[in-house]
Amino acid sequence: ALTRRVTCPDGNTATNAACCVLFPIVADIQANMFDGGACGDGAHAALRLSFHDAIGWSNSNPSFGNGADGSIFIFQNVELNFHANTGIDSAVSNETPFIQALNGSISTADFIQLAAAVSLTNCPGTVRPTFMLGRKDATFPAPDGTVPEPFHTVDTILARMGDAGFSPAEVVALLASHSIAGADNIDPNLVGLPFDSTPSTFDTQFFVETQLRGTTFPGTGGNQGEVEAPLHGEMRLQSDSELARDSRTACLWQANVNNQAHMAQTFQAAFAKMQILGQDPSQLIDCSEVMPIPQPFTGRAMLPAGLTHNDVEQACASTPFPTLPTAPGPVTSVAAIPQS
Ligand code: HEM
Ligand SMILES: [Ca+2]
Ligand SMILES: [Ca+2]
Repeated sequence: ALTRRVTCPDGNTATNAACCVLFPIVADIQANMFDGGACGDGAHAALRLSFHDAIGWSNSNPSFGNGADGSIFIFQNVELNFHANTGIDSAVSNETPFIQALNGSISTADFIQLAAAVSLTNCPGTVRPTFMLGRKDATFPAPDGTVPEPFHTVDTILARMGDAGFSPAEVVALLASHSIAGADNIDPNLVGLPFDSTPSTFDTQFFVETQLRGTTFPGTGGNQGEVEAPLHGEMRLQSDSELARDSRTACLWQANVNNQAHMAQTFQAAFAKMQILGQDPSQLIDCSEVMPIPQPFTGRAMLPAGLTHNDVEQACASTPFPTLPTAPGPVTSVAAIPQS
């Protein structure tokens, strides 16, 4: 059947007129927050911000925040003081002029999740994200303790994420985000330390590289939440290391290795769930049609140059680690993510 499309004031067409408001906002985000559509520092920051807002939610305790409600922006004077939100202040400042310019056209909660969804479309390897419109803004801040820390145990992380509604499989799915991510605040002397060798590509290298034996720190050792990485210049979070090796999550982790479609699809589904935590789905409008088409991707997983299968710390008991080619050439170090 043909669906009648409406023409929006800016010339875009939509099946639902309520979505028209989003086209100029998406264009503004792409041009002015993401440097014309890059999967760089700005995109990474917007993605992390969406998680730290949404995860303020508990199925067991109604005072544990209100989910994807913009509280991290609206109550930034409270939430940015929490240790787990270290570094989130820069994501909040990136978004401040955009949120101030909204003039009520969409909620702050919607903007935070919209920017994150758009960020994903700039990173080759993603499945086109969905976007639901109509979140209600926060009336109270999330308390301290909703956001997992890299020095938390797997028990603690799975319990916290489970209380927010995520299974271990969904936790692993969501952590594909760390394929397009890095740390500015773990090593006190270094910024832009990527979690995998391809921080501008949503590929499965993150799941490969976190399974390799750690041998080096990008800077000093002894930083809370950091363990040794397999490549010079790379940051490995203790939490990612332990999730890759825990019997509850190791096979889920390994299942992403060189399985781009599985990784991208499970992430897309878990991310869609995360983006509406605490909101009433019946009150939301599906505006997925405003999402840009993601950048194309045709890569495959590789062992980094100089490393072999002997460097894999096999943790999944039931299935061997996939056989991967080794990238050609000399051993290289991973470059820091340029700061915008
Ligand atoms: C479940 C446990 C998680 C833990 C313990 C964790 C921890 C961290 C830490 C410590 C950093 C580095 C922050 C810094 O030093 O600047 C980071 C970065 C990041 N995280 Fe997570 N994270 C988790 C889950 C997630 C999820 C679910 C998402 C998104 C769906 C996410 C997206 C990101 C992104 C995009 C960055 C990079 C930010 C940037 O480069 O500006 N993380 N995470
Ligand atoms: Ca929130
Ligand atoms: Ca990557």
